[in-house]
Amino acid sequence: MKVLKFGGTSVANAENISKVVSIVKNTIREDKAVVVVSALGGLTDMLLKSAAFAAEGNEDYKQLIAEIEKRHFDTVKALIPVAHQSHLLSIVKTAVNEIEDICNGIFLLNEITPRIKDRLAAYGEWLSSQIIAAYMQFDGVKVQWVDAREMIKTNSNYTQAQVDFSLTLPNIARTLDHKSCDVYIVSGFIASNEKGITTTIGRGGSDYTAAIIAAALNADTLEIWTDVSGMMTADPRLAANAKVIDRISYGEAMELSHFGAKVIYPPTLQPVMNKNIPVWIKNTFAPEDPGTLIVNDEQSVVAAASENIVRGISSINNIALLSLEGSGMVGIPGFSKRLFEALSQERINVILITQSSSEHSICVAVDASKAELAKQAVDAAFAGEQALQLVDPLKVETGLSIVALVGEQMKSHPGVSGRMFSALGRNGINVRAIAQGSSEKNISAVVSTEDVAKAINVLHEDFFETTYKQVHLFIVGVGNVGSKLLEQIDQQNAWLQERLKLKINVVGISNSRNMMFHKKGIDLKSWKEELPKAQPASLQDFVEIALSHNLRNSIFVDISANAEVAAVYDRFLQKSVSVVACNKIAASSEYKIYKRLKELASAYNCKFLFETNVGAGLPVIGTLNDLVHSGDKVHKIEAVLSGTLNYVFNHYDGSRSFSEVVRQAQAEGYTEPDPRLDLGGTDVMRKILILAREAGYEMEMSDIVNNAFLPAECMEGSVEAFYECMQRHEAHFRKLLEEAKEKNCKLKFVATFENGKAAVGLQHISPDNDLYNLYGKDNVVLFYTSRYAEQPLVIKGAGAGADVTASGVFADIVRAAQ
Ligand SMILES: NC(=O)C1=CN([C@@H]2O[C@H](COP(=O)(O)OP(=O)(O)OC[C@H]3O[C@@H](n4cnc5c(N)ncnc54)[C@H](O)[C@@H]3O)[C@@H](O)[C@H]2O)C=CC1
Ligand SMILES: N[C@@H](CC=O)C(=O)O
Repeated sequence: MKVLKFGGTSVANAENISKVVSIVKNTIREDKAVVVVSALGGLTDMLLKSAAFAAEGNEDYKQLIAEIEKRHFDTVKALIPVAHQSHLLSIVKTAVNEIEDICNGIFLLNEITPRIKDRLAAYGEWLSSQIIAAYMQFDGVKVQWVDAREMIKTNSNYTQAQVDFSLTLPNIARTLDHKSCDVYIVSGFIASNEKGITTTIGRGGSDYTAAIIAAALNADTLEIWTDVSGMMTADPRLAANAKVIDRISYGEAMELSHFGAKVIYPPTLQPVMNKNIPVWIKNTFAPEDPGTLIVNDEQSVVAAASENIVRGISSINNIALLSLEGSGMVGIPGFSKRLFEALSQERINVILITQSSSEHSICVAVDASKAELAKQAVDAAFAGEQALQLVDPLKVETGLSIVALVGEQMKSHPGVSGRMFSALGRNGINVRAIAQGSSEKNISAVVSTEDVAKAINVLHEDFFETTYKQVHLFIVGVGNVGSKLLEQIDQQNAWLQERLKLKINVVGISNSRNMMFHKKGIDLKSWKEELPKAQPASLQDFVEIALSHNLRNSIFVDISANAEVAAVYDRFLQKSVSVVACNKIAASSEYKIYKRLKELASAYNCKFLFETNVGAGLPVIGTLNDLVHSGDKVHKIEAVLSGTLNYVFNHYDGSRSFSEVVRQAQAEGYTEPDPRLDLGGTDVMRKILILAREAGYEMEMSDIVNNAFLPAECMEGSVEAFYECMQRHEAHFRKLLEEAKEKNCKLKFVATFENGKAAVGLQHISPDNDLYNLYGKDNVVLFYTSRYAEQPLVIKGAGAGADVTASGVFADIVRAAQ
């Protein structure tokens, strides 16, 4: 024998009721059944609202009652042919008249009591169950309708009545003997006291009615039919990748339900749990879906052995944290007792408790709506101690939520809470309080409500998602290098997803003119057409919007050459958003800024990466870091670090003017957006400074000697004036070339660092020099270290160009994401 319960959405209208009936008919082909139904979806609220309006003297209750009547009439008329409707319509009409009479009374008295509330609320289930029973009977099913009030007996605690099992269980067994029918239709939620007066057993009580009946009849299973396909690993409205849990223990299901998984009403499970009756959660609208099976611990453990140790993630919003603190609390028994007594006298439910081992503070979480009442009660209870300054006034913090991991198996697996808190920490989610019951079935963290969705996604990704980790990018500077980067991401995303389990989502992009955002990911094929139509660029707005998205695994990528952009990195790092910079300004700015950014990254568990600042896509900074981290000491660096200058001196042979060759380098995408930075030596100064700093030396730009070769006047004025100036000074460049040729040398712009001193400048390089054979836009870096003392460690290759630079930025993004 099976007990099936259908909730409000399952019986909301005639169409849904037809689905219910077809499920019931399928069931009774093999087995007898008892079907417990809720009121038509939303009806209980409408009934109680009518009463509330009437009590307020608001005549809108009449309109609501008319809607209640219409809902039922419509349902009857849609289900049952006209010729057979009259009996049922008159039942509905009589009930609606009674509802109206009661509400008129409430309106006159301006008062509503819990007893009258129960009487009114009961009409919902009473009517729905009769309509469904009549429809089934008409459909040829051997059905019998039962008013639950005849069987389920409670005390007189109206609206939350407690069931008297000693009377109820035998009543049920006696009434539902299936002697004359295949299926009983029973009204959920409602009961009666010893005088036969209507009571209700709490919201969600239809589940409870079904569970009590299942226990009384020793049913084979209890099926809870609802509008989702089972209990899910997280709220699917918050975690898009949430999935149905196929099997779960009673204890886990109760924990998840308590923490917001509204699929089942927690007390429901107690009667069936005591009898070890399996519970199925099934979807009325997708009956073929397997659903979730709730069983006892051992059965669930066997199934879970190879599955996740965390069964689900849940949350409760509208939480207030109350902290009672004071030096007078230490070592004195009775403080917690008095705190809880004060709360309990006001009927304030405590959701979570933590106490510091120093006994200096006790912290409890309650529903935020009770926070003010709690403060008054607790401050009054401790007024004496507060006057003596032994206890501080109760501290109340609101805007909080609880996020909880649930799973029986967590207790036998070390490291679950470590993993939970490190995942939250990596994403900048501040945990305000923690609680873990000794059963270790639940680990709860209190976080800001703003962080709930992010926290649930972070935890879901960490504990459940084996497919991929989603990374969110906010990119400023989609020019030459930035465009290539977007192209590479588009091309490589599928590979990354398959091989590295990373999915890159570009959420925000900006150039100096426009910016756009798309939470689900900007289309990387059409962004060039879309960006000019998007909102005007504003760096401050970009930062605010990016941070307000509050997405997990976020990375800010700077591919501009702009100082203002470099100045916002700290905003991101302080929110645990990693920063990948192609822009060299931050790492070569004042030492204290460079150091602070590194410290912020470490303090906020994120990354500050700038590999492309030196040698574009070449692994220069990574290699240097490896040397230093493994204890090597860098004594000297010798390098050609400008792709532009190497290209220019490799191509300048007198056949074209120097100015024309520089223009060519800019057109190829090797120069800085402002090419004077390359030609004047600033770009190379920045690079050698960054290398010296990464090697462990504290240096400033002003410590670097720049032996510039460009006539000083060319650095003044606009970029166009700069090209014209170089044209006028062609003889100067020709002379530099001829002098080098005479000595059988090449011109190279070399950076050196030795004994804590650095310099950059043009040098004559002879064929026996390591720097001589360097072609095109190549860079070369020679590290002389304690371990590479005789022969330097050499890194050589293309040191400029959009493609290679974009791939270096891409590699930093992947490093930051992993
Ligand atoms: N081109 C190369 O070979 C290499 C370049 N880099 C660095 O890459 C960066 C970018 O270089 P390119 O792509 O060649 O320059 P680009 O001039 O083509 O692109 C820069 C982009 O930044 C945008 N931008 C500037 N200020 C902005 C602001 N305040 N807000 C939003 N967007 C802004 C511009 O509109 C442009 O889209 C530079 O910092 C450069 O030093 C680093 C290594 C090699
Ligand atoms: N403008 C730079 C590009 C890389 O940093 C160069 O020419 O090297």
